[in-house]
Amino acid sequence: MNRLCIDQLSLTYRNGIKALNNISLDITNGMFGLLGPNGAGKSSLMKTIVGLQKPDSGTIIFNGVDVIRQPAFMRKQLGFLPQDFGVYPKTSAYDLLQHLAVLKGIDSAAVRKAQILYLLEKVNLYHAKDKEVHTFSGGMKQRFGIAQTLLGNPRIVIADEPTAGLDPEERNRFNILLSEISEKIIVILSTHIVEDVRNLCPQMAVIKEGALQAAGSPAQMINTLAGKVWTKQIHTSELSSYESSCKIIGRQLIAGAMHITVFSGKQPQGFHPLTPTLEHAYFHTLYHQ
Ligand SMILES: Nc1ncnc2c1ncn2[C@@H]1O[C@H](COP(=O)(O)OP(=O)(O)OP(=O)(O)O)[C@@H](O)[C@H]1O
Repeated sequence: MNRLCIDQLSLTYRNGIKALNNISLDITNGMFGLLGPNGAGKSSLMKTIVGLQKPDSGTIIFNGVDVIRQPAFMRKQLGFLPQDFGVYPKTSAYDLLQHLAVLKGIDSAAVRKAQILYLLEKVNLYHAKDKEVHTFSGGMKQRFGIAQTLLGNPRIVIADEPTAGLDPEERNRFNILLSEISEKIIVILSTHIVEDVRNLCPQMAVIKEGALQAAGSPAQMINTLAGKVWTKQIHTSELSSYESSCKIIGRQLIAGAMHITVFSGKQPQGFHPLTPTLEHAYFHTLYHQ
């Protein structure tokens, strides 16, 4: 079992922005979802975990080793999956993986070849191994990203909004793959997509303005709202009045009609009960706690 213990981590940028404020998390094998709005500090947390920047204070212990003091230990065990790899060289998928495997320190040519072919098969790109990566579709590029991330058998994979821009089918295929690899390693998924966290992550955290707002399983987060979520169809002109009098945790247009969802200990006049979702719990955590 791999274990990442983050304790009281704080990070302030030179411009004075406190991007991380006393974050503590304990993460083991499986998918861990990190949810937060733009600017919450998700990328700052990831970059600090992977050793790209040093925190002001706090510790990050991975499998018993202080990785702030020994960043090389983390780098050897890490696979990083960014949102977008940018521009690809005009190289075939196989040759690019070959090059990246050398950079990752896989010295034996036989081991490299076996691993690359295995990974291409796993991400369903074996048929396209001789094609240049820049000609791939968005989904193929992301699956290629997973293959490169898994070179060298990492024990922790950090994925930063990996499904941005994928169509639902590719997103689903990609998520299944991520979920599969998380059986034996830690996969931290940073995302805005609440549904992906609900479907994929046994454990999750919500951060806002650099601080931890909530952590636990999606089911635990949803349970805190049981019996306290209500909905009503309103006229859009009434929205601002409800905004000032209620804790709104959802708004949705259904066939052109506005429906609001609110958090309340008691049933408000004219509202119907609604089964809470993770999205409700997320918005409640962000705006009403
Ligand atoms: N290099 C930097 N120098 C100064 N401030 C920064 C730097 N990087 C990020 N910030 C600020 O730190 C805060 C957290 O940013 P961060 O990129 O970690 O958030 P995020 O949750 O990843 O956002 P997004 O979802 O938009 O990527 C923001 O206020 C941001 O403007």
